[in-house]
Amino acid sequence: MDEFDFIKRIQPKSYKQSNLIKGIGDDAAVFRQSYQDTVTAVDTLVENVHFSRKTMEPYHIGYRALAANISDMAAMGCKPAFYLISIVIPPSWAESELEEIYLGMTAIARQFQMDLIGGDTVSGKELVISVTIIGFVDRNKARYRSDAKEGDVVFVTGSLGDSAAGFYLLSNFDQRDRLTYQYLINRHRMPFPRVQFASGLHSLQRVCLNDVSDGIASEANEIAEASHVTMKIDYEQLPIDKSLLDFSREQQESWVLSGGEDFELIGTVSELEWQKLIEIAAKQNVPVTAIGRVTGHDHKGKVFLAKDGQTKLLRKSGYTHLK
Ligand SMILES: Nc1ncnc2c1ncn2[C@@H]1O[C@H](COP(=O)(O)OP(=O)(O)OP(=O)(O)O)[C@@H](O)[C@H]1O
Ligand SMILES: Cc1ncc(C[n+]2csc(CCOP(=O)(O)O)c2C)c(N)n1
Ligand SMILES: [Mg+2]
Ligand SMILES: [Mg+2]
Ligand SMILES: [Mg+2]
Repeated sequence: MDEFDFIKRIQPKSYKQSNLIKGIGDDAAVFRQSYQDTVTAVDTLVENVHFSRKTMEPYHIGYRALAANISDMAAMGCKPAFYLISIVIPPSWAESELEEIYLGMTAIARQFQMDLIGGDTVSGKELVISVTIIGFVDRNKARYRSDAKEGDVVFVTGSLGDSAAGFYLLSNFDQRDRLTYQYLINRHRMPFPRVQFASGLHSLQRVCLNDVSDGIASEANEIAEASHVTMKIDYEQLPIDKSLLDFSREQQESWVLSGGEDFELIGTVSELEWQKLIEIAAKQNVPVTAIGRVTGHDHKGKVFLAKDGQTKLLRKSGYTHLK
């Protein structure tokens, strides 16, 4: 199969988004936009950095590549619509495995009514999938990291550390022992971005949002820095799934604070609108937990963690690519 056969095989037969004018098949895609703001981002998945043949089946690689990007759309409070895939394919990958990657990607795309509208195909040494994503949001309703204000409640969706625990199990446990922890493994391989929840918050005046890709120690600091505020987080309030309790306290702490890849949302909202947020979350069956407060102003932005009776500076201890 050459590059052109490959493109023919991955080309969608029909499109879901009505504003698409030209999808795959020309030098670029075209869509028409008039009343909403357009939101776009790109994130890359690299073999042996974000996944290995041991931790992911080809289906999960495709799913996870798109999920990470959809999560950034959720973090902007917007609805994803289009994606473009740039893929580097090593010769060792079989056609059937590439097909599985696209099946995984199409499966999550379908859940969000998204269309594949372009990309690029090249050969190389390791599998790399770079996803460019495009979404839309009502004018001036995009949610920013820079919108936290003193007095706000700090919250997270879902539970933290599951993906890192799943990664640990996939790396260290054999097939049989993994069965007990299928939930954690799924959370690593097939995270579900919180798009509906974030766009359900449109009626709120102000919400500050960020998604958890590197670990909340990182993302809380990103909010504090962008908003020029100090934030205090209470370790005991952090939502932990019960299956994490089987592991040591050190493991739990490191996964919860800096494991990353949970693709949950961390955010802040005024105390006045907190109740409304809880009601919206309850209607959607999305668990939301208050984990702290925005306590004051600081140009540099700092996060403090209260734990075991002590309050200490929480540094960006999450995953970093360049050290
Ligand atoms: N190489 C780059 N060139 C230009 N802009 C970049 C580059 N890398 C990151 N950025 C920009 O920096 C900002 C933060 O990017 P970052 O990747 O940290 O966020 P994220 O995608 O939410 O996190 P993660 O990559 O951990 O999922 C974004 O505006 C992003 O577009
Ligand atoms: C094989 C393998 N090794 C390590 C990890 C852990 N890991 C990789 S990237 C990342 C943060 C998010 O990345 P980004 O900032 O690019 O979104 C984490 C926690 C993994 N998943 N698979
Ligand atoms: Mg990124
Ligand atoms: Mg990202
Ligand atoms: Mg993000």
